[in-house]
Amino acid sequence: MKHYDAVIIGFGKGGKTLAGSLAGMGKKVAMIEKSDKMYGGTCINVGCIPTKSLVNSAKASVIQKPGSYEEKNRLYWEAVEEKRRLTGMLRKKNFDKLNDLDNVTVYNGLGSFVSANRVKIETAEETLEVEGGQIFINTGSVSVIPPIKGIEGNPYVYTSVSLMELDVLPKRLAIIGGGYIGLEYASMYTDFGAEVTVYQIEDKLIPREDRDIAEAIQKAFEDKGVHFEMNVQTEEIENAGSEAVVHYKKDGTALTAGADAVLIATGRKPNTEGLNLEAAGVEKTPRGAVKVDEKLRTSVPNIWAMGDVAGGLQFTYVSLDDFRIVKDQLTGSGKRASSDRTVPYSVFIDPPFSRVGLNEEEAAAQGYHVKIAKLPAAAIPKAQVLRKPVGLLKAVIDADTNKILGTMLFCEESYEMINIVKLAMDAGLDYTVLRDQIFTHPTMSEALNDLFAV
Ligand SMILES: Cc1cc2nc3c(=O)[nH]c(=O)nc-3n(C[C@H](O)[C@H](O)[C@H](O)COP(=O)(O)OP(=O)(O)OC[C@H]3O[C@@H](n4cnc5c(N)ncnc54)[C@H](O)[C@@H]3O)c2cc1C
Ligand SMILES: NC(=O)c1ccc[n+]([C@@H]2O[C@H](COP(=O)([O-])OP(=O)(O)OC[C@H]3O[C@@H](n4cnc5c(N)ncnc54)[C@H](O)[C@@H]3O)[C@@H](O)[C@H]2O)c1
Repeated sequence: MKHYDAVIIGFGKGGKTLAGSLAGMGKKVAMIEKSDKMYGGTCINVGCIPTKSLVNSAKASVIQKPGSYEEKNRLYWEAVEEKRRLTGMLRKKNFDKLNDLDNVTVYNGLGSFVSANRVKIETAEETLEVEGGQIFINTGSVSVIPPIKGIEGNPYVYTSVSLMELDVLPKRLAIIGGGYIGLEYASMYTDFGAEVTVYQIEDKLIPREDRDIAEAIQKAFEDKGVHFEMNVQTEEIENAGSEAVVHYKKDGTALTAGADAVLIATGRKPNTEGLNLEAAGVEKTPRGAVKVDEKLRTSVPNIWAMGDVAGGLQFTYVSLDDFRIVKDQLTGSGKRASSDRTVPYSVFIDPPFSRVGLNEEEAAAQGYHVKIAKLPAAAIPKAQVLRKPVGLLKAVIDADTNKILGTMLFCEESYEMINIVKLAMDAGLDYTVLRDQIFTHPTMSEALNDLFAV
C-alpha cells in the first residue's frame, strides 16, 4: 500500500491549494477527485466561474436587444458554449498544476475512509487503498432536493448544475427558492429573455437579509419583469408531456402554472455521502456537516475538514481561508482560527448586492445601540453615469464606539466597494475614516463618503 504524508479527499479550493503548498515543502501528497469533470472543484466547474460567465453574457445580450426568441436563443447558446470553453480551460489548468508536480498523485476515483489513516479509492479500473499521515476532507456541498412530489425523474426539473448545461433557452423558467442561487439565476435568465417566476416559501427573499434590503432587491427584479410568488408551498412539479406544471398553494388556494424548465434552488448541504466517516471515527454535526473546531480539526487528531463540507459559510474564499488556517497549524504559529474572521460576500444580480458584518436586525438582537445610515443608489453620480441608478446602500454603526458593525450595498460595482469596508472593519477604523476619505471621482466607492455622513 502506498503511503502519503497527506491524503486530500476532494479537489476543492482549500484542498488543491493545500496540495500545492505541501508539495512545495517536499511532502508526498495524494489528491482524490471522484469526477474528471470536477478537477478544480465546484467554483470553476459548476459554481462561481460558469455562473459569472453567464451573468456577463446575459448583460451583453441585453445590450444587443435581440428581437425574436430565435435570436435570444442563439445568444444564449453562444453564452453556454463560452461557459464550456472557459470551464474546460480552467479544469485542465487546475489538473495540470497538481498533476505536473512530482510528489503529487491525482487519483480519479471516489474516496472513502477505511480507518483513521487509510482511505479507499474506487476508480473506473480498480479499487485501491492508500495510507495518509494526515487526511484532509474537502468534498464540498450538494443541492438540497426538497420533498416535492414529481421532482424525481422529471425531465423538466434542473439543479443549478444541470440548468447551465441546457442548450436551449427556456421560454418560461420557474425557480423554486428565493435565495442567492435563485436570484442569480432569475437575474441572468431574465436578461437572456426568459420569463421567470420565483416561488419562495417565506414572505421575503434572501431571508438572512434586512427586510428593507430584500424589498429593494425584489422591487428591482419586478421592475425588470421577474414575477414572484411569495409565501407559497410548492406541492408538485408535474411532467405534463410538453411542459412542466407547478402546483402550489398560496393563502390556502391551490394554483398551477406552466413552465419549460424548473430550477430547484432551495439550498446546498455539506457533502459527506459515501465518505464512510464512521470508519475513521469522524463525527458529524446535527446538520450533517463534518464537525470541526475553530482550527478545522475534526474529532480525530490527524484529520481536518475545509470548505463547504465543514458547515461554515459556502464561499470559495472561505474554503481558501480554511486552507490558511490548516496550513498555519502545519507550518506556522497555529493561532489562525475561523472564529475571528469577518466574511464579506457578493450576490451577482443586477445591480450586485454585497454585504459584510451584521445587518440591522442582527445588531439589534445582539443588543448594540446603533446608528443606521442609508443612501439611495440614485444619489451617486457614477451610478447615473453608468445608467444604473437602482439600489440602496445601508450601514450599521455602533453608536457607542463609532465602529462599523456591518454594511450592505445593493448597487453597481458593490462587489469591489465591499472590500474597502471589510478592510476598514478589520483595521478597527471608526466609520468617520470612510466618511472623510479622499476617493477618486467619479467612482462608486466615493459614495462611502456620503453613506457614512451620519
Ligand atoms: C451555482 C453556484 C454559484 C456560486 N457562486 C459563488 C460565487 O460567485 N462566489 C463564491 O465565493 N462562491 C460561490 N458559490 C459557492 C462556492 O462554489 C463553494 O462554496 C465552493 O466551491 C466550495 O469549495 P470547497 O472547497 O468546499 O469544495 P468544492 O469546490 O465543492 O470541491 C469538492 C470536490 O470534492 C469532490 N468529491 C466529493 N466527494 C468526493 C469523494 N467522496 N471522493 C472524491 N472526491 C469527492 C467533488 O467532485 C468536488 O470536486 C457558488 C456555488 C454554486 C453552486
Ligand atoms: N455569489 C455567491 O457568492 C453565491 C452565489 C450562489 C450561491 N452561493 C452559495 O450557495 C449557497 C446555496 O445557495 P441557495 O440559494 O441554494 O441557498 P439559500 O439557503 O441561500 O436559499 C434557499 C432559499 O430557498 C427557500 N426555500 C427553501 N425551501 C423551499 C421550498 N420548498 N420552496 C420554496 N422555497 C424554498 C429559502 O427560503 C431560501 O430563500 C449560498 O448560501 C451561498 O453560500 C454563493
